[in-house]
Amino acid sequence: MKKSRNIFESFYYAFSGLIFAFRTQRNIRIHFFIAIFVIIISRYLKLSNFELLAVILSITLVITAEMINTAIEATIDLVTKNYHPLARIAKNVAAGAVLITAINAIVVAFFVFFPKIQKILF
Ligand SMILES: Nc1ncnc2c1ncn2[C@@H]1O[C@H](COP(=O)(O)OP(=O)(O)OP(=O)(O)O)[C@@H](O)[C@H]1O
Repeated sequence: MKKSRNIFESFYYAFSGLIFAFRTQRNIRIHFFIAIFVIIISRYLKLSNFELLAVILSITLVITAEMINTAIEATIDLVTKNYHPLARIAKNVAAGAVLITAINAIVVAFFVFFPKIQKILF
């Protein structure tokens, strides 16, 4: 097995993983474009630093969870192509983790954006 030689090589591998996830995972692309949209909206709604921090943290959590989910799926598929109850558990639990981060993002979006949109509309 080849070992990373320096920090730049390690960054290269990490970046390759990021590109792979973006290219192959539809959900990650969707989250990425939603994140861009949310950040643009955030600028117009003049979020406080803490509100912006909560939004950025939520986006980071969702995309990170999606990537870990992708890594777990790839590992399971490497170990077995056949049906296995443990493979099902591992994939379902990883998907569950993504779901939790998505629910968190919705809750944060509700608390941050709802009062501001309400102010504009009423
Ligand atoms: N080898 C396996 N053994 C048992 N169940 C499996 C196996 N592979 C997948 N599953 C079940 O099928 C579900 C979907 O698995 P799959 O690998 O297709 O993920 P996916 O739907 O492509 O996920 P994503 O959309 O996040 O990429 C899993 O959550 C799991 O319940």
